[in-house]
Amino acid sequence: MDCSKNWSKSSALLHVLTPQGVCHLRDIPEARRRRSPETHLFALSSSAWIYDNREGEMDRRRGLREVIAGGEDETNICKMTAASCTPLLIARNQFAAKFVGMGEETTPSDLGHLRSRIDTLDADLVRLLNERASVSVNIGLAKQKAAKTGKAADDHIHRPSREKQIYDRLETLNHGPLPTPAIQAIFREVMSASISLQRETTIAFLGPRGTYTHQVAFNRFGDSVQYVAQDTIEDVFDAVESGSVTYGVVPFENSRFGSVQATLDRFCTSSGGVQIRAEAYLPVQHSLLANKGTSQSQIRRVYSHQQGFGQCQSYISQHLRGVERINVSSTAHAADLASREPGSAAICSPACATLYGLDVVATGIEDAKDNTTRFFIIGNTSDSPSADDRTLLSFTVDHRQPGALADALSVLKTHNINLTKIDSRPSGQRPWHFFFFIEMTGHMHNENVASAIDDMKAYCLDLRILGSYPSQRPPAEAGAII
Ligand SMILES: O=C(O)C(=O)C[C@]1(C(=O)O)C=C[C@@H](O)C=C1
Repeated sequence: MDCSKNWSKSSALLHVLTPQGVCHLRDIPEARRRRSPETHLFALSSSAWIYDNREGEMDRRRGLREVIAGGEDETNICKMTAASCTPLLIARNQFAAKFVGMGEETTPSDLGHLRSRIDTLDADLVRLLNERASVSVNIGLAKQKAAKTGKAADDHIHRPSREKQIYDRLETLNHGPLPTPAIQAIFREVMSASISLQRETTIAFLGPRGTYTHQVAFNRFGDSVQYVAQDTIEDVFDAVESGSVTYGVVPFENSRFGSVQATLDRFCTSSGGVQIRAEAYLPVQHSLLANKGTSQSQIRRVYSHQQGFGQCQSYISQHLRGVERINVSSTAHAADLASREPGSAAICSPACATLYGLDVVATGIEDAKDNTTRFFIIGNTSDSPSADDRTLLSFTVDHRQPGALADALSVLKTHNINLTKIDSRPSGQRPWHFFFFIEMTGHMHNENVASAIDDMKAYCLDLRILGSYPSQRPPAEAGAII
């Protein structure tokens, strides 16, 4: 943004990012008359902001009324260089705002001029996007060469650790007025196109269309890759293991209802050909959908995934007492089944209403408003370390050895490694024999983690590394699943 322009020739707008979004403050012309034609004065909360064109600096003054009247309090609270567009936080009377730049005041008669500026910018963007795409193609070739000559373990295109680095950097670079999620969505598509240019990429997800897993797959891989819906979580693993798809997406655990059993169980039977590459969190909001015109009292049967039922227990006990409940492989499959039967409903994503021609009977029916589900992106190897990773392991212990599990876990303490999750599932091999799952901070290729895993082997049977992946922050607010 060019803030060094000579703004004094026209009246100016100050673009400010407030908790309510970007607002545009027009300058107060009296101030210019009383002060100098080179200054602009903006009222923000109870302060005055003065931009002096000659100095290229923005001052904040106390006492707005006095400043407008010309007799201001000279206490200079804050000075900044507008030309640098450094974001500045103003906190006063509970009002927080971020300065995002200055622009000329526009009138409808400027429309032609403004559109021609947009045309020029679009031409620059297309040139730059293609320049970026060419670099990405070369990155793809470099990765293939490195893998062939043994300089790299694999030539995977999707690099969650690199993407995280890119998204973090974009957040730092972005001073608005576009909000960071908008920048991220744009770059999601840029990287999606970049991935598909390097190689044809296919993503298996727990289908059919409209599952929460589908949403996560799309959020992660964008519009330029191919998607293949699978009937079950096991099928997603099989597709990745057999190499018929490049990556898979499966639900892992919900903030309220805990682990997704089918995912843990399939990890237990994996031959080692599947590794976690990335994690993703999705806020989950459930709806009750039924055929058009069906009221709540007419519902006789409700379909959902076990997780969907588990996350809406209080709604079910209040509003669906005596209604038959049927567990199916996914929430979107539930919607599809309900759409074929009068008197049937589904607990699923509201997006399924349009996809399966259903009416929304109730929405936001999840027990917790911050209901969130964590998903894994799986492939045939994990990515290389980022600065902040997690690792998931599964193992069994000899349960005849007293304290075997405690001994295995104490290794983490010795190595100063944080345990972020622990769970268990019956192994299915013999009664009372369990697979333990533990998630820890760090990457399997970090020296400390590698030596902790080595030490754990002394106390464990069948220890397997299920993958290492960059940590994502769970969203602060929300609800979701399958
Ligand atoms: O850096 C890489 O490894 C790339 O392949 C390039 C790129 C990108 O477009 O920036 C594309 C896909 C990866 O997931 C990460 C980054």
